[in-house]
Amino acid sequence: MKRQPITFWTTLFVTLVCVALVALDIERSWAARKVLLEQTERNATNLARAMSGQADDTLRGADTTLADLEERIETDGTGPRELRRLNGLMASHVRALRQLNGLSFYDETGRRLVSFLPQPHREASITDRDYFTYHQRRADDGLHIGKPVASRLTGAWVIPLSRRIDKPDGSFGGVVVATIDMRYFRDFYAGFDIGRHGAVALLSNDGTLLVRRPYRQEAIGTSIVRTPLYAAYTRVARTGIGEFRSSQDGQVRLNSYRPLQHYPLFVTAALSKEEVLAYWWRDTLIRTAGVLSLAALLALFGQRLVRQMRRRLQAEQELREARDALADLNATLEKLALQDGLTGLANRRQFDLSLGTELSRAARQATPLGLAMIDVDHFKAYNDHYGHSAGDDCLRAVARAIRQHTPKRAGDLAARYGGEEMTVLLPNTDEAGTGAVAEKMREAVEALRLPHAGSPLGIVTISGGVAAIVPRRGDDRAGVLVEHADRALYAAKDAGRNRVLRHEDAAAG
Ligand SMILES: Nc1nc2c(ncn2[C@@H]2O[C@H](COP(=O)(O)OP(=O)(O)OP(=O)(O)O)[C@@H](O)[C@H]2O)c(=O)[nH]1
Repeated sequence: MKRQPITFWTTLFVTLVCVALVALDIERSWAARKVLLEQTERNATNLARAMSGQADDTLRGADTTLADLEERIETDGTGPRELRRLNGLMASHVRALRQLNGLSFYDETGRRLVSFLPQPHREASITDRDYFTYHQRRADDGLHIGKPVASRLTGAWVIPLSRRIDKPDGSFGGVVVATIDMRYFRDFYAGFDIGRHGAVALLSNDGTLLVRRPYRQEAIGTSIVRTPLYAAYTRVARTGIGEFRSSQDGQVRLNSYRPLQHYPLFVTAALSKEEVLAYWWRDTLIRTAGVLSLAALLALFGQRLVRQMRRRLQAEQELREARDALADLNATLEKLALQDGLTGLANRRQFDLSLGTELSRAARQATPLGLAMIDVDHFKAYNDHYGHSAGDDCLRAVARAIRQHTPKRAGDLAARYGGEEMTVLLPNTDEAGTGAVAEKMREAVEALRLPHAGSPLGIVTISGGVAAIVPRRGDDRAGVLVEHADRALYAAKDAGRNRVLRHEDAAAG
């Protein structure tokens, strides 16, 4: 696999961190939304449970009172004394039960025989009231819960609860009526925290709206039979929760509904999902803005970091290239400084340096240092005859032959000494050895058979003078060695050229 640069991994890392941040935020927000909706469902359910219990208790209190009154009237009769006692009983009931607006007893003609109403009131007939005709026609002795009405006695909006009174022979003997003040429910419902758009209601099983918050007078007594909520209540389950559009104000709410335990009524508690989610939205937007800013900052920072890294890497690369170029240049310069441009052999400077070093080494190790001086024969004539440029070519060819036959041990060095003169330095080699090397070079040049019109032999040849010394420490013997070799070279020239002479032989001769 291709190795990715550090900038790639840094970019990947920063991108991953940014994506992880945003993903975590989305996940967290979604989880918070779920929890909030579950909480809202729980709240609505608890509210409905509390309302149902309270309505049950409220009705049970009135119901028990009515059952008590019914029993009294049926056993004691309706004489003046009994009616007076009944009035006292009614008064104590009304004072004891806050939900009661009043208690009344009407005979079979609809005439009020006795009642207790704390507020000022007037006389009124009730023969046309639903509950009166209901009991008139039916012999059963259950509780009847009527539709909400404006009381004809007090003017207050009430829910009438009634029971039938039977005469001893079982015929219709009138009704006892307890009126429940709707304000009792309204006050209770006002204490709930249902938000600005929540709604709660108490309804009868036939779909009649009895009490509702928010309160609207004209809605009281209307029917919700045609609504999906009522359909769910009657057809799916008596207790449930769902989202329904209100028939009253068109709002969609999360609606929990349940029946009363003992009476044919039900309650609904509805909380606005939009209102609950509005808080969530605000919270989510603020946090998301924060997370996005953080991610953006991180990305910006990462981008800068990567750019810096890229610049640094580039600078390092350029530095490396410059250093390499410089090293190449140095090597070339070094070479140029120590190499002869024409022949490619070491130049005079390097020869002088090597000679000094090798003399010292030879003195330390007490080993011989050999030197051969080599000169092209009749080279002036060659130049004169073939021209200077051909002379250069000739020098190159001779140098090549010399280099080829220079041993490759450390310290062995072939150099151009000056003009057409070349020299070979051979550490740890005595005069005989140096002579043998020089002789091989001579033979090699001769074997080239380069034409030379100015030479009696007709080809290019070289002459060599060879010397060797074992230098002593502290001695400057460089001059001596060169001089000896030089002298031997002159002797070789004198002796007819194309030969190699050792200093020893030259001195002897
Ligand atoms: N073409 C060319 N000629 C050179 C170079 N260096 C020296 N020479 C010539 O080499 C010649 C050396 O001649 P001399 O020293 O008189 O001796 P020679 O003609 O070689 O005769 P012997 O050494 O006695 O055999 C001179 O003519 C120099 O000009 C060079 O680099 N190129």
